Amino acid sequence: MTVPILLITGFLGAGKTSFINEMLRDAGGMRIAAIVNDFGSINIDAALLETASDDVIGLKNGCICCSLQGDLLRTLRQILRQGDPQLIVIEASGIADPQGIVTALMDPVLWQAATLDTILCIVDAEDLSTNPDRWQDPLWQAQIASADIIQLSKLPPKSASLAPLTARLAAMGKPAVFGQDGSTLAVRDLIGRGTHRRDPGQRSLIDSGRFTSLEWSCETPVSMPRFQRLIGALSGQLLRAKGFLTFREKPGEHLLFQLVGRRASLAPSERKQNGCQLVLIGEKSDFDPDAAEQRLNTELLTPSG
Ligand SMILES: Nc1nc2c(ncn2[C@@H]2O[C@H](COP(=O)(O)OP(=O)(O)OP(=O)(O)O)[C@@H](O)[C@H]2O)c(=O)[nH]1
Repeated sequence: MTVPILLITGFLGAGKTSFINEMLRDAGGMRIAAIVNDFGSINIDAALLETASDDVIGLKNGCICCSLQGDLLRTLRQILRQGDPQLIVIEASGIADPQGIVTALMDPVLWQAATLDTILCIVDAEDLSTNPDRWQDPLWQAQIASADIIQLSKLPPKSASLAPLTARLAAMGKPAVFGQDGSTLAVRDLIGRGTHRRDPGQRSLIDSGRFTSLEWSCETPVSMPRFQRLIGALSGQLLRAKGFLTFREKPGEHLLFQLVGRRASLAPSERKQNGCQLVLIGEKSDFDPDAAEQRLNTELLTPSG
């Protein structure tokens, strides 16, 4: 019997890692292996999932829909050789066109051992309401188009206000929206929802050079007010930022930093490390990584920083 593959897609910061974490926690004894793809060279998503499962493999420094297709296949073969999973979950990076991953998974040898079963797209309801241009975003549209099912995240307090959103998704041919009350389906109910209409010949039409990123790290804690000022100044250029931070003002505290759009958060992190590791992602037209790096170095690493 082949092992089913569940592919989780969704735009930058939509909530893919949060969803998988919840799924792994509620797996009910099912043996799940997870592959997560971070666009940058710092494997933050894999670190965030490590606490939930031992079988998490991170693929970094590229996108599994294009440059890392070979790595994806190698990793899948390794998982199948070494373990006996009942389900393999793949988290695509937020900039991935799922079509590239679907094509990679059509590999005739892999197909006999592990088969793409269902594509679940996480859709950020908050992003859609604050950023209506998202509906026209070709990458976002490609992620929706590939999906078998859609899970909404970041729901407004009153679910009635979701009706226009769900109606519009239904008009795009994606009526199988669930989770409007914030609930997610049990992992077993996610399997078997694919329509098996994969077309290996289909090519991605997405501009793979649209995004750029900066990975920045330092070995000592930084000034919290300076960091907050700097991120406030950069946030208009960024689509997504995340990282592990320590601050001089909070000795002994290890923090996870998240930014999606303009919303930033800091939360205690399981990962204990000295210093900081940060990934900043934006569109090439808005975000200049070299200028941002210079600002981070000058404003956080100088003696008065
Ligand atoms: N309020 C709320 N916040 C959420 C929800 N899902 C995710 N978040 C928050 O959104 C931020 C991004 O969540 P992730 O799960 O890391 O998103 P992602 O899609 O994996 O992000 P990338 O892989 O970096 O594109 C984090 O701060 C989460 O805590 C949700 O349903 N409600």
